[in-house]
Amino acid sequence: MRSYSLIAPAKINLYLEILGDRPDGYHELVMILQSIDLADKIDLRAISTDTIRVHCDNAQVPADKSNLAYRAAELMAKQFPESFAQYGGVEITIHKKIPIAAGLAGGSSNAAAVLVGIDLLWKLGLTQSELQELAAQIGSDVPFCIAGGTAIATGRGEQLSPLPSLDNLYIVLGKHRSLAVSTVWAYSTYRATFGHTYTRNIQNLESRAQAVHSGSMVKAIIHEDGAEIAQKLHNDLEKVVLPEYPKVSQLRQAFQASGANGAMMSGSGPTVFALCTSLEQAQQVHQQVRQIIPDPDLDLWIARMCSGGIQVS
Ligand SMILES: C[C@@](CO)(OP(=O)(O)O)[C@H](O)COP(=O)(O)OP(=O)(O)OC[C@H]1O[C@@H](n2ccc(N)nc2=O)[C@H](O)[C@@H]1O
Ligand SMILES: Nc1ncnc2c1ncn2[C@@H]1O[C@H](COP(=O)(O)OP(=O)(O)O)[C@@H](O)[C@H]1O
Repeated sequence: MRSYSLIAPAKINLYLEILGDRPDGYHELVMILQSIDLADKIDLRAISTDTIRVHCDNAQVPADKSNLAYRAAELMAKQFPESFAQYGGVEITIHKKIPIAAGLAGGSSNAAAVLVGIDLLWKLGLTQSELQELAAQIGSDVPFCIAGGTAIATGRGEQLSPLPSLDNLYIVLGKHRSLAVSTVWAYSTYRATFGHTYTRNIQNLESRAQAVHSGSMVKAIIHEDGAEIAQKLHNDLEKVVLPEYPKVSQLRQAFQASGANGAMMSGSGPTVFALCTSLEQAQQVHQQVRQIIPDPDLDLWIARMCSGGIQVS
């Protein structure tokens, strides 16, 4: 085959706890990540020149070397120079559905799709863990995007253990089109403001242990108890993003007032999601939030949790 189309799903964070600083400058995390069926489509085509080309139907997405999809192709070319020479270059076309800089790992998922797609194009036969090792060189969330589903992530987010899948739950996502939050800003502001409370700071170990609950979230997931999962949603980055972005805070309140089981910001934001145990409930929440915030700048989507990562379409 000279071309492949891949589905690259977004993720939400059901749980994000910042434990401390790492020697590499990143933060040590405990996260629970969940794929959702809001997805980009990535077309990959082998081309005869030894170049990497990126196109995207959204002009806000960079089409140069800073695109994470480009970086994924470049990494594969560097890692497998003989295959690059044999099969030639690659043209990547991104059909964007996932909002950008939204805390939904759109760029990471695109990069994961390119790794999976080039593995197929060049007939490399890499295992999932080999693909995930390459993925970790591109970004902390990229290894998760390869496998998808429901997983607990530790380290800087790249150490993964799968959890039972949660494909019967619905979410309503909301994002103001004019807002974007930089992940670098969110983590550095968190460090500057809350660095003294890190678990690794022994003084606060006891109070912190009482406050966090990743174990009870895992239990709720194992029981597939949507109402319980909603109670255990947690994201430390809310502490810096919500005060800085009042619209995100208002949206979170609107979701909570609309009959959802729970609401939380995803990743570094500004997307907020509401957890619902049925499609009907999600439709009601969608309608009510639209009434509470009639702002045309606010985009709302209904999505379903899904059990897989990158799929060949
Ligand atoms: C916050 C989260 C939650 O899932 O996702 P997004 O909101 O970006 O989707 C992730 O931790 C983001 O993952 P990802 O976007 O892949 O991060 P990377 O490219 O590896 O890192 C971007 C920047 O975030 C900070 N960073 C990231 C991960 C981590 N464990 N500690 C950090 O301090 C660093 O400043 C780093 O330079
Ligand atoms: N393929 C891509 N899709 C979206 N954004 C990308 C991509 N490649 C690089 N970027 C850049 O990465 C930044 C973060 O985008 P994204 O991955 O959508 O958000 P987040 O890290 O919040 O999940 C954007 O500001 C954008 O400039």
